Amino acid sequence: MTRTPVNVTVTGAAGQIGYALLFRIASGQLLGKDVPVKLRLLEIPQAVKAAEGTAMELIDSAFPNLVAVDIFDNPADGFAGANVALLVGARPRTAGMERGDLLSANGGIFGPQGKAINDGAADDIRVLVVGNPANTNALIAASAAPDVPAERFTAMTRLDHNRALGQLSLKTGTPVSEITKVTIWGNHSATQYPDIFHAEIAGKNAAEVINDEAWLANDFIPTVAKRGAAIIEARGASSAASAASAAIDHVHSWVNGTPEGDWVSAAIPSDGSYGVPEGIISSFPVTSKDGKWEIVQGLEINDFSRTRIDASVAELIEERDAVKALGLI
Ligand SMILES: NC(=O)C1=CN([C@@H]2O[C@H](COP(=O)(O)OP(=O)(O)OC[C@H]3O[C@@H](n4cnc5c(N)ncnc54)[C@H](O)[C@@H]3O)[C@@H](O)[C@H]2O)C=CC1
Ligand SMILES: O=C([O-])CC(=O)C(=O)O
Repeated sequence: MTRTPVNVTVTGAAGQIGYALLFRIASGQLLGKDVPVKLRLLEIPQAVKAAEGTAMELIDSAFPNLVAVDIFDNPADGFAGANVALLVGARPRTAGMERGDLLSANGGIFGPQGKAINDGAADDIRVLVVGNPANTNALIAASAAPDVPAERFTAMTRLDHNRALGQLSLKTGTPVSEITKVTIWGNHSATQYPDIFHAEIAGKNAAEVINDEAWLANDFIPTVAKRGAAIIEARGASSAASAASAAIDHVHSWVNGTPEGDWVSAAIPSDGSYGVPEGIISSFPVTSKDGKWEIVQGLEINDFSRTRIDASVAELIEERDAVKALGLI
């Protein structure tokens, strides 16, 4: 392994997603088996001790790819020289918290982190925001980083994408590997729209194979959109391993490209495609080539889809306007 190691910063490293994510990064699944990695764990001071425990276990795993593990309690050091940043740590909503309070609390995290990325990350920095509300947190971080191209800030809807694949597989008895071109549009929230009108199941149009609009509207869409809440209800804790797996998939696709004839979903800054206002970080069907996301163009959007895309985008516009009013962007 003669390549220069890639610096990967993970925030919220001592949390439950962090625990599922770090070992997969260190084993080479994020970037490739031949890519050496230096892990930079960023935590709040109270959680540094727990992060130290995770770092001990990473060392004990003797991963051939893992060159170093360092722990930081401040963004400036945590993001210094970062090539990839996974922003997982966030302020969760607690009982009685107003939406404005949640957005402010997260502004206090993602603003300074965006600034630290702006000031100290490597020129090729790529950022994935996982911490909720992920799309708007990514917008806050991006706007605090005026020297970094906006397209380097993305938010995770790959878990929603994978959940949609899982549900289609269960419904049709088709392996996930034979299901392509599923799309998540909009926000990583209950308003998201999982779209199967362009998807293919074993090479045939998914909507035609399923041929059941009632199932689509009343079963599939709410199951995918509310899956996070269902996991919390069942497990007593939010999705962790599947969220970590989706973060691995997102960065792997971004860096190493997407296969011919398929696409994935990622929340990226809109260029105005499909009527989504420019600049908001919304989920689209995307391909990646040479380390750059591109929105899949030219898809016909029927009325069923249009209404649902517009509703989720309206929520993103509301969130953007709220953080603007709070002076966070
Ligand atoms: N986009 C998506 O699809 C998904 C997003 N999520 C979100 O991911 C986030 C993390 O989830 P979990 O790991 O389960 O939470 P967790 O509560 O287990 O861990 C969060 C960690 O972040 C740390 N943290 C908080 N503020 C920080 C800061 N300013 N800098 C660095 N670290 C900080 C905490 O100390 C804690 O260790 C949550 O916001 C959750 O809602 C979860 C699942 C899916
Ligand atoms: O609500 C949460 O914290 C978990 C979440 O985003 C999901 O599972 O999609």
